[in-house]
Amino acid sequence: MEGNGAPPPPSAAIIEHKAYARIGLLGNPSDVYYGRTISLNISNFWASVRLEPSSDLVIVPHPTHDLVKFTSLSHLTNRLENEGYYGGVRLLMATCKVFTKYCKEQGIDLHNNNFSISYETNIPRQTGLSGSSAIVCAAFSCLLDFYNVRDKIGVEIRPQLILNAEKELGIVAGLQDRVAQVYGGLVYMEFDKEKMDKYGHGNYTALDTSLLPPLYLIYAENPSDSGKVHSTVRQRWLDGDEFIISSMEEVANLALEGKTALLEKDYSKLATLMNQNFDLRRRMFGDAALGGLNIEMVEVGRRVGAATKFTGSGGAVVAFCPDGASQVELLEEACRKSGFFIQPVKVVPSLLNEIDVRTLSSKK
Ligand SMILES: Nc1ncnc2c1ncn2[C@@H]1O[C@H](COP(=O)(O)OP(=O)(O)O)[C@@H](O)[C@H]1O
Ligand SMILES: O=C(O)[C@H]1O[C@H](OP(=O)(O)O)[C@H](O)[C@@H](O)[C@@H]1O
Ligand SMILES: [Mg+2]
Repeated sequence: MEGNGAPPPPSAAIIEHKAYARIGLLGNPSDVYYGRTISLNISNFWASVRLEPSSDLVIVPHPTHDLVKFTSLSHLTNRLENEGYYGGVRLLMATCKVFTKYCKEQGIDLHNNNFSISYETNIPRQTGLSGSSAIVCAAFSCLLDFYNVRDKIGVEIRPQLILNAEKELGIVAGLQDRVAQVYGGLVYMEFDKEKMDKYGHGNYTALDTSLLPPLYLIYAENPSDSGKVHSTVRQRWLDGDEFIISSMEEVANLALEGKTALLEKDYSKLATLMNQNFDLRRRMFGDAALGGLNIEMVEVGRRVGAATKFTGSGGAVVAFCPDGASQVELLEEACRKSGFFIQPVKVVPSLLNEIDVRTLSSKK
């Protein structure tokens, strides 16, 4: 395959792509279990990846996220205890591998030129805002353009390839992050098993972002490994645990009901569904796995009457204040007192360009 097909890009231009954080609004984490979710892509935080043609193929470690030089043993130990062993280098490597493997399987020719790839991110690390897949997604976009194959790898299949990069690393994760990051905007997703097996992707419907009421993002610097959080529940689900299976179905139904609520702008229903979503997660995962600080973020909001739930697996919370401005003020004050960051959610519009849209199966 390599070296015999597509020509190298016309100019040795630098390619740069951003991928934004996402909020799981309803239905998560049922995306990991053939369920349904509604997620939105937000411009509050993003990762960017830069690809530059070079003679060798170089994966550039990030100066702080891939730290290998420390001031002391205790610096090293603290760092590992708080943020774990890994940074983004492994994500970039896995992205390159999965991309190459897929192209080979599909008979997509890749030219032989090399590149140097580096990343930057301001997404609070491991806070359930999909910092991991943002790095993969932005890197994947750079590869699509460097090899000039955007038209050959359909939009619907890209989230699965981005997920495969993390699976490659043993990270338990689902598709909702990657779908929101590939599509942008607000997306309703169905991960029906039969269809997933048949087509290799779920059913993704873009919703008008103006259907959303004002939302708030609450987060704390409290990294937690989403793979670890998920692994016990995943195992129980695989073992056929009735409680997990039926609760996951309930969670998936919240997204279905939420779609109608959004279309009807029935925001009191939306608030109820968001709260139910977190309550179900809490029952399935248990407080120890979710973490005291994460639970407190949810409860701070609930105490002022806001609807609250995790954006992802933990570390950040999405809040909705059904009573409007005065309640938002109370929420901001409560967050400040508890030492949590809070900011209004800024929704990213659709990210698909003309070539991307042409690859959608509905457009073929
Ligand atoms: N901000 C970051 N910088 C570098 N690598 C990151 C960052 N966030 C996540 N990663 C990498 O992705 C892996 C999985 O992260 P994950 O727990 O899914 O976090 P998130 O909730 O942000 O997606 C981490 O173990 C690490 O290798
Ligand atoms: O538990 C969840 O809601 C999500 O957890 C992961 O996202 P992360 O941002 O890493 O916490 C996972 O990748 C998603 O598919 C889950 O819905
Ligand atoms: Mg992640």
